[in-house]
Amino acid sequence: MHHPTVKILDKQFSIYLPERKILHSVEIVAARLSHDYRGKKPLFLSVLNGAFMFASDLMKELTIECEISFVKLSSYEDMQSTGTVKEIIGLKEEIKGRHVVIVEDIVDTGHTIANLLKQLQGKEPASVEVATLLLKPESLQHELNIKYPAMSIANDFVVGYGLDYNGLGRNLRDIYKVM
Ligand SMILES: O=P(O)(O)OC[C@H]1O[C@H](OP(=O)(O)OP(=O)(O)O)[C@H](O)[C@@H]1O
Ligand SMILES: Nc1nc2[nH]cnc2c(=O)[nH]1
Repeated sequence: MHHPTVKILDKQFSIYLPERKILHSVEIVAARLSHDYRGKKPLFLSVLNGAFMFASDLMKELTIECEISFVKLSSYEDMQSTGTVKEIIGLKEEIKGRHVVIVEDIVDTGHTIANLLKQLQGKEPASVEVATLLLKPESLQHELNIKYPAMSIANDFVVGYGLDYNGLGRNLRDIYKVM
């Protein structure tokens, strides 16, 4: 079912990106990745929770030999440092010498990705790039080269297709924006 609006907790959301548009953009980014990583046996690292649905649809469209693994970032915050230090949890794979592609649902301020990139680069990968379903260019606060954004969006809070509002809405097939 595709509803024009949904209510989650106290907020009303309106349809923004319908499923067919999302899946079309996933196909396009998957084709680019398949082209660029052929023969490199990349390791896709998906960041839980939000990216699970994008990671799943993306993997189904990849035509190359590749691996996928899932990591979480700790909610531990180191108050002594300038930013938030989030530790990578669940990373068992050897990163050294591997071609790594981070799989995210959204890059908003860029804090999460900037931190993750810094930690991964310390592990000496052969290369590391970012594939994200959504990118908010106007919201970015870091100089980041996001090579594989499926879609760029305005600075609105969105839910659905893995993205949540206070834990809810991840199961929606379409993406909605707050009204
Ligand atoms: O660019 P930023 O401003 O850092 O925002 C992006 C991050 O925010 C969301 O994660 P969240 O912490 O909500 O966790 P979740 O994936 O479990 O929902 C999203 O999945 C990104 O990881
Ligand atoms: N659900 C959701 N999570 C986010 N994390 C950073 N930006 C967003 C957003 O727009 N929606």
